[in-house]
Amino acid sequence: MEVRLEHITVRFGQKTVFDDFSLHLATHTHLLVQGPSGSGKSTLLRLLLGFCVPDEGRIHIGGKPLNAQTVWSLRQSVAYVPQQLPRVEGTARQLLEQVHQFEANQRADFSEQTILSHFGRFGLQPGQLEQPVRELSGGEQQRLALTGALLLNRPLLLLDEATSAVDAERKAQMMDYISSLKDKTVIIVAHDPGWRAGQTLDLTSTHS
Ligand SMILES: Nc1ncnc2c1ncn2[C@@H]1O[C@H](COP(=O)(O)OP(=O)(O)OP(=O)(O)O)[C@@H](O)[C@H]1O
Repeated sequence: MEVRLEHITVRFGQKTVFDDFSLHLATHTHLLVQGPSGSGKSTLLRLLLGFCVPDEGRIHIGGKPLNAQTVWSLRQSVAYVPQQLPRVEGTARQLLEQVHQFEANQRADFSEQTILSHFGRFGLQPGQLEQPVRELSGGEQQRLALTGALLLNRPLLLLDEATSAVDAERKAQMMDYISSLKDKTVIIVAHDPGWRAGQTLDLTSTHS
């Protein structure tokens, strides 16, 4: 899925996070976004989700303009893993079931077999499906969030520090798997040096 940002300006009060910023990602590109804290990495993902509306400029996703009329339908092309899972009640299974129940997600494959294949891949135990989410470690919660996002099987995958709390061995497995997803456009916000991506965006320069 092609992503295009043209002449984007984003201001929060006195702070300008993006100033006439443009970016073009061809379909199936994997982009690694780096930059210091506060440089706008999460804001970039939030722009693509329509959670943040630019003060100036245009965004196109899959060739369609992102605006108030299109945001709901375009969001159905996007799977997003936030930096931190919101505080949720219930078990991992219940969380995945809630995600699946949204009308837009009902056709996605949330079968036990598919869930457990992601769990196995990311080193989660089948029994952890029945564990309350808040009892999972930060790294386990990240692997659960990534599982949920992958089950949605959307063409655009946005990862915001999705492996930051995971140990090195698991992290490498997750990175390998993500980089094998050649049929998806992936934007990876990460401090980790281990990610392989076809394209890198360093936001340091936009703030120097
Ligand atoms: N809704 C908001 N209201 C006010 N300021 C905001 C808002 N969202 C982001 N900012 C500010 O915009 C700047 C960029 O934030 P952003 O979260 O995109 O940075 P980041 O590069 O992801 O940082 P980190 O690496 O610490 O997660 C920060 O100075 C932040 O305080």
